[in-house]
Amino acid sequence: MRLILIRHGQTPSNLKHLLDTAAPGPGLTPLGQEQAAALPEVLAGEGIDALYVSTLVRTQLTAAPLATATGLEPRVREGLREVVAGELEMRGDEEAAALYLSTALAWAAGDTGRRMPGGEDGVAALGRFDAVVAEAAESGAGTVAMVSHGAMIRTWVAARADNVDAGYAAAHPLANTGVVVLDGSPGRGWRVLLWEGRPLGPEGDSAEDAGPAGEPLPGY
Ligand SMILES: O=C(O)[C@H](O)COP(=O)(O)O
Repeated sequence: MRLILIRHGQTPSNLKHLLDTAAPGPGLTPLGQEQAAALPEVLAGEGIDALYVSTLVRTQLTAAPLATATGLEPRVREGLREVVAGELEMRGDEEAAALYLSTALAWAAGDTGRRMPGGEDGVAALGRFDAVVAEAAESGAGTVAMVSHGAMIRTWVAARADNVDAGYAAAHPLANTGVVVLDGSPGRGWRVLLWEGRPLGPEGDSAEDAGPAGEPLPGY
């Protein structure tokens, strides 16, 4: 199955750098609406068979133009929602953001028992996303698009894809309407083909091996 994971368009809370993960959550900014409107063209060649969104309004608004263009009815699934911030909810400081992301990425590195303060642990978070992916795979769809959230996509991909680890996900943010394309299945496992348009090549060609010109330049 080809699995296309899309982060939702920009929200007012994104602009304020808030950890806003509760339902139903905010809508989209004018830029977010433009980002959503651009998705059908960006994904025009994909031949999408099924479209899934989370229970948070921002993913549903983001998917709406794609649903119209493809004629697909978005399937709303709780399992695709953002990593629940718990006690960090609506905080906008760097300490909270670092704790939030480092906890989620620790799950990807194998520490799934770690719990977000006042929130879920990695077993629950990865498990609920796994369940939606499994449902999509069992449906027999060849190409599936899921509109989800930044931390959830980065964490699940780093946990489940053979060629992306927590370090890669930490170094590679996912912009609003950023897309990660994977190939695989729940049984065989997953490989990332594209991370925001950047190819992650065949077996052994990890992003870390792409030479200095392909690496992030901290502080630049
Ligand atoms: O951390 C954030 O930017 C948001 O509060 C939650 O992530 P999302 O914008 O991808 O849903």
